[in-house]
Amino acid sequence: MAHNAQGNHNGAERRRGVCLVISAPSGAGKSTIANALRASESALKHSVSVTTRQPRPGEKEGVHYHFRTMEDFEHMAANGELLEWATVFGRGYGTPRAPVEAALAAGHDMVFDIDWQGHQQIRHALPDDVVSLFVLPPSLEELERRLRGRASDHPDEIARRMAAARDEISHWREFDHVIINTELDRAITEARSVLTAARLQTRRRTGLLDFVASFGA
Ligand SMILES: Nc1ncnc2c1ncn2[C@@H]1O[C@H](COP(=O)(O)OP(=O)(O)OP(=O)(O)O)[C@@H](O)[C@H]1O
Ligand SMILES: Nc1nc2c(ncn2[C@@H]2O[C@H](COP(=O)(O)O)[C@@H](O)[C@H]2O)c(=O)[nH]1
Repeated sequence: MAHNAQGNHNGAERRRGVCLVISAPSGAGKSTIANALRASESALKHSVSVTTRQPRPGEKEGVHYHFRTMEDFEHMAANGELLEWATVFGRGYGTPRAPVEAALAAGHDMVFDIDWQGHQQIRHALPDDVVSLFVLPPSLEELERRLRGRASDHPDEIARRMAAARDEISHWREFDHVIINTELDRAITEARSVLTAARLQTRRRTGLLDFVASFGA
């Protein structure tokens, strides 16, 4: 049986993509880190979530989110169109299923910027494909400073997010990796290392072991 350098058999068996799930209390910097990873790798896909919240200034339909009514959101959830969904800060958020399945089957890696409830569900749905990363802020004071500095949410919304932060942080042990986002460049480097390690692991599982087995060794 012929193999290529990726350990694929005659090119017929594709390496499956990796799902990098990044979670954090709101404002810790997960979107900033996810965007930096994607900016340095055009092939890395972003899972564009559905949400029932209103767009922030500058947010674009289909780029940052698919903005939907609660009725549409509930319809998608009931029809099985969402791989996971949760109520976060009183709004519906969910991951469209079809783009994820297509990307993974085509061998593309994906980054998910979702909360801990979404992480639990995706891990359950795709146990062999997920590697997860929890991002901690240096302190609650700095978390609030970042939320205020982002200037994208009303003070009531910031208060709601701060009130939920401790509970969100309490889920940190459920994740494969945890980083503290104090210095942004360092956090990005650490997140990139997590993705690189996950890719090696996947390649080992789906290709290299079969390749080595072909030697009969
Ligand atoms: N290491 C850092 N030092 C200082 N500011 C940072 C750092 N990382 C991110 N920020 C800033 O903090 C703010 C919040 O970051 P970001 O929007 O990425 O958070 P998030 O975790 O994705 O929040 P949400 O869950 O609400 O989407 C942004 O203004 C971002 O530029
Ligand atoms: N379970 C899911 N959580 C999601 C999804 N998309 C985003 N989120 C989380 O919601 C909060 C708030 O996001 P914001 O854009 O309003 O600041 C944040 O923690 C996100 O990670 C999703 O598809 N599923």
